[in-house]
Amino acid sequence: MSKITATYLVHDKKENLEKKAEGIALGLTVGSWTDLPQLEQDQLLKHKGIVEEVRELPGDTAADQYLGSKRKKGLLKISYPSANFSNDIPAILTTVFGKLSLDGEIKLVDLEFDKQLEQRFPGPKYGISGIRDILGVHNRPLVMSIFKGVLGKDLSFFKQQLYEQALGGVDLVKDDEILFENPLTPFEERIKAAKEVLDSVEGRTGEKTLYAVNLTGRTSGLRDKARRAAELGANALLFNVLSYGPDVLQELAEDKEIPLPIMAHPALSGAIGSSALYGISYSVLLGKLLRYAGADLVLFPSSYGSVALERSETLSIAESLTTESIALKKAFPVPSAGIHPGLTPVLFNDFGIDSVINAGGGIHGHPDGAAGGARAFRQAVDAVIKGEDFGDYADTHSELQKALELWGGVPVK
Ligand SMILES: CSCCC(=O)C(=O)COP(=O)(O)O
Ligand SMILES: [Mg+2]
Repeated sequence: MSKITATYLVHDKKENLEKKAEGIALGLTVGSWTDLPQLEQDQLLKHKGIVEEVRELPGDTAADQYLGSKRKKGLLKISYPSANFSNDIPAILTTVFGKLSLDGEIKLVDLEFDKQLEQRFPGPKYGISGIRDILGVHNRPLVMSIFKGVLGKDLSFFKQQLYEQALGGVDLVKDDEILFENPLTPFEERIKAAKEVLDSVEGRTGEKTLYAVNLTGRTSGLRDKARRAAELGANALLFNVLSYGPDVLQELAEDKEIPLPIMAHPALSGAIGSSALYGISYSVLLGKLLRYAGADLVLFPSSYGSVALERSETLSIAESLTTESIALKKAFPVPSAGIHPGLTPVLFNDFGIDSVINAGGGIHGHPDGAAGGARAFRQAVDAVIKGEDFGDYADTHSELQKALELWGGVPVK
């Protein structure tokens, strides 16, 4: 029988983790049932959660101190029959962590979809291979830049900034996630302006650049807005998925009239994923759920720049996005936030060739402007791919040299 298996990290007040696990398996499914007639018990059996594993972990004094009492720490693995839920993320999340998320120190740290269930989800429409095909770039990590300082500016500023970023050689440019519908740079006008600029840069450089326009507004209007974006020639969408919910992403990803790659932004994810005691781990939230829902690229803070995540967490997000699957394409991991060219070797070491290196300030803050910043990143990527000494490469590539002088380099340990 098809099932989904959830793993929870608990710091429990009571001493018996097996009892705790059994309480969850029953509480989230059939409830108390032992006093029911045998016939009813048999009928309910196919809906009952099953405790698959209970693993006690060493005590955590820091957590005990923080919580003000000694706790028993452990991992509880519980499976839930697919018969209990419809094949959608809202039903799955409510089943495995709905009311349980309110019940003390418990964090959902993994969610395993079995093969049958996995096939019910669209996954990325393009994924890593599809996006590489669109760009014609197959042999290196991609480079992405972010518009900065566009609030309060008009379309001419937008066009100039886009032109410089693309001319410098980035593969993708995305809106900042905080750019919403506004009279100076309206959604549709940004798409038309970007098409004009990027076509002209491609004519000049022969390189394609994708622009991810921020799809925003009320949920009820998103589908029509995204369809309109496609009609106008948009080539990617940025989406603040956690402000809306993964199912809204899935609706967009499944829509045949929205044939665009979707880039998921992690805004708001810290509220759900950052606690060691509560919430949902980043690898589930930004990794599995967003890949299942259809994100082609997923941004997350790297462990090196600003708003840094733990390195292990960033690696597990990337693994969830790229692990082999028969049913789902792989999504691009996009380590972000405070990224500059000197971080390229460590990012490559962590995320490999199938990743996107993404920067805002690290592009626009370059002494030679955004075009110089973009060139510095492309040079940094080339140096790493060729296996050349980073410092030596900078000696003969002035934009990289200037970036390293300004922000420094971070060697792989
Ligand atoms: C928090 S990860 C998303 C990265 C992002 O949207 C951003 O604006 C990063 O800008 P930066 O100047 O730090 O590269
Ligand atoms: Mg941003």
